[in-house]
Amino acid sequence: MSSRDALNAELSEKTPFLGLKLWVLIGLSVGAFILLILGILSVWVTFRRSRRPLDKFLLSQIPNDSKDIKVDKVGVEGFSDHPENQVISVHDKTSDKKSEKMLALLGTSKSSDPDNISQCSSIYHHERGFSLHSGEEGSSGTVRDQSALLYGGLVTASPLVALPEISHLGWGHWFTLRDLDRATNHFSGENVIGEGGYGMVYKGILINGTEVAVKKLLNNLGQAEKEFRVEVEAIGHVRHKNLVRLLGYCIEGVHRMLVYEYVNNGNLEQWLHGEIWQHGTLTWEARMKVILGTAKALAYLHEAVEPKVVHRDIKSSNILIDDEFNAKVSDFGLAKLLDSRESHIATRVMGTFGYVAPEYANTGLLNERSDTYSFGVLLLEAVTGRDPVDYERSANEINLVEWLKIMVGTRRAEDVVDPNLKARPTTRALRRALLVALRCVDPDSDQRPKMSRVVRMLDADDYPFREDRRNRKSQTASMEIIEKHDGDDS
Ligand SMILES: Nc1ncnc2c1ncn2[C@@H]1O[C@H](COP(=O)(O)OP(=O)(O)OP(=O)(O)O)[C@@H](O)[C@H]1O
Repeated sequence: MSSRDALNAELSEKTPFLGLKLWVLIGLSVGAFILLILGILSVWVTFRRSRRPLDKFLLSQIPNDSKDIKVDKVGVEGFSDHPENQVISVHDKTSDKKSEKMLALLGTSKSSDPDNISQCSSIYHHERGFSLHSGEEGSSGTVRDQSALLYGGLVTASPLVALPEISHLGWGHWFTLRDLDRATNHFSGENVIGEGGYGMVYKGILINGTEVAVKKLLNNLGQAEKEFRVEVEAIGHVRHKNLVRLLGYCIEGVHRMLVYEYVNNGNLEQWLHGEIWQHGTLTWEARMKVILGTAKALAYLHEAVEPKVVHRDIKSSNILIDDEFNAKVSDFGLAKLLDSRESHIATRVMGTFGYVAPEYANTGLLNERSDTYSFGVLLLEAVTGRDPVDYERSANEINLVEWLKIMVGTRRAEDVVDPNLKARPTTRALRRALLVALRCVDPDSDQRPKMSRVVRMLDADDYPFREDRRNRKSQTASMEIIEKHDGDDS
């Protein structure tokens, strides 16, 4: 008998186990083993899925090459740390002259003579008849129960619900309507944070407990749909600590929604002019922290991302504030993406009355320097506590920028500070802020500083005094001035 026959005979022998043949028993054992392994694998996969937190998933959807890494590389975020950034130098001769004149009026230069006032008025005065029209009316955005949300905790949190379906589209998180309906307690009135030009904003709580702001477009037609796409394209891929973070969106049927990180301390407009004001005045330091953060966000959008992003609607209600008084620039609905050297001629001027740059309002010419102008107005608003346009004031005080130029031109810079501030800024800090603001609102857009330069100017303790020193003929004379101003400050 061959060995194969012997093996066959052995396998065909009946075993004591249910009288099954040996080969049947071996086959059954192998099958059971495979089934066992598959069972263990599927239990493990299910367990892993149910444990994966939502925010981890969200993060995993954000591309690894996110642009804020780029920011650090170009140093926009790290200005203050870099030794080079401690040195303020003005390369542009025209700017030198302008700065010199402004400094003289702001009282940092001893060389100022009475003529400077007339010289400067040509710098500061816009074209006559500059009309501040806007193609779109800026809606002020009524804020309901914001203070209750912030201080009283009156709005009950939506109940936590089952995990939302995880559906995504390349970038960010694609929330389903059901996710957001649940998160906002069925878009209840109690969850309304405010209302902007293109829809309601609701507070919501995601399944993992993350607080979010859900912007619900009024409809998906025309401008609203366009703004939705622009906002997703403009900030979907950018990340910066001073930009409100877009976590995802919802496109379902006619519904269009944007889901942002929730910023819990109101916006700059509310702090300066609105309800939150009653809970205390924003200190000078807090105002400058918010302003500096805003400048950093703009420097990032203009200089660190490609294509650059022109926000087009910088105003106090779009500067959200967190509980550490960090600025979070929001509302990119009007943003424009431009290639680095590109300007754009707009057929319709969009923006908000009082903040729009003159060349953009008059000719539709748009580039990042239009944002710089709006930023200058924002800075003046923070210093003075005044609205950019206030019809309740006397004729020459209606327009904030014009009034400020008159005040500085007549050496009354100290009188422009918000009277509600309990602790006034030092003379040095005030002059720095005013000088930066006036340079930003220069009617000639080419003369406005880049936002990265604005950041450096605001961040440098010795600005504008270093610049002043550069303009002194004698080092000794400048030291006298610095000592004098240091004395003023103390
Ligand atoms: N991420 C957010 N976290 C907290 N509050 C927010 C958030 N986004 C917007 N808000 C608030 O919702 C309200 C409406 O904001 P929205 O940006 O839609 O309009 P707006 O800036 O007031 O007006 P407009 O749309 O005309 O520019 C504002 O009070 C704003 O502070």
